[in-house]
Amino acid sequence: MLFQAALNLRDSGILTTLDKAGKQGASPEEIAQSVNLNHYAIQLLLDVGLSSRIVYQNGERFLLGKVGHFLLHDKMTRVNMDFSQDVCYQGMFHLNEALEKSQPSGLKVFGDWATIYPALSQLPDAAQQSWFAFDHFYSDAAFNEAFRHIFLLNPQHIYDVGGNTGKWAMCCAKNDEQVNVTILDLPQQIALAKKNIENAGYSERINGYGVDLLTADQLPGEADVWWMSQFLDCFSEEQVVHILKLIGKSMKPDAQVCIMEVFWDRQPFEAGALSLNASSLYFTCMANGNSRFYHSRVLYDCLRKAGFYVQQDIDNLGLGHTLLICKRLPD
Ligand SMILES: C[S@@+](CC[C@H](N)C(=O)[O-])C[C@H]1O[C@@H](n2cnc3c(N)ncnc32)[C@H](O)[C@@H]1O
Repeated sequence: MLFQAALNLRDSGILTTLDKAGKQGASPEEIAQSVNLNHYAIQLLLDVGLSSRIVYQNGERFLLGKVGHFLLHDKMTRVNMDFSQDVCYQGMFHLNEALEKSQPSGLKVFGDWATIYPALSQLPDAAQQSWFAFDHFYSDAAFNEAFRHIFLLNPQHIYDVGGNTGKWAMCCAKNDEQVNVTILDLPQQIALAKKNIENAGYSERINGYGVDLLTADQLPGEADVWWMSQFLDCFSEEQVVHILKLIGKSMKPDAQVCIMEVFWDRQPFEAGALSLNASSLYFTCMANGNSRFYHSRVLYDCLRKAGFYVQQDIDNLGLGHTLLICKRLPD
């Protein structure tokens, strides 16, 4: 209820009105002139905001507090709140069923799919926008830094596994005029990515390969770098091992597998770990029922089981991302 109240304080314009009022603050009557709510609703939201320390009060006037300031202006907070509201909130009611069945039971609020991934291109507008804004906010922040490490490997051809809308592929093509990139993703997703790539003018060097990594027997094998960003967290531990083994048997022996992930144990701030563990419930209830943001030890274990070792382990890219550069163990 507090989350919904905070969202309504933000979306009704009350926080914006208080922000504009500055140190003077505003009375409920003054706020009523710029928001579309009656006196009862404004007063109630202000009182909840007061108790939640989103706003504070000086005499009859209300002022924006620090928490309110961040709810209004901080991009990460906005992206997180919109994702919670538009993608997760309704479906989370079904968490107990999801936990019991290992199925994303909350996804039924949007339609009838086994996982959220083939549904991404068909979600209701607000859910789709908030999903992509959330995904891109976190991975985009790390792409430029990660790029510097990847290009020291001097790749000629990169496979972007789970390349989504093509953002990493385009980042590579923009920063290196020679490199070719192939996006491997579900066919529905490749169709979306292709449009973005055409619009950006990179169709000659960026291709798409539609594939379901869980059912494919073999993958193409030209790449010298296999890139996976925020991808393996979409799968259970058994599926991660399966995908890594599939890549292992398809790749050139000297190719490198580069995994960029957010691990909850590698966060520089405790709030980051809390946020990741809580966000894992999205995977449980909405995405697939069986994956999560992992502890780094779990992924190391999967890599070992699939026949890989970690050559480089680089923390704190972007907003708490880790880059693992891996090679296949000799046969
Ligand atoms: C969380 S997004 C990662 C996006 C992107 N790599 C980034 O860093 O922003 C996961 C991607 O994996 C793809 N995906 C999920 N399941 C898949 C499967 N079974 N086979 C192939 N791709 C899959 C989804 O379509 C989606 O584009």
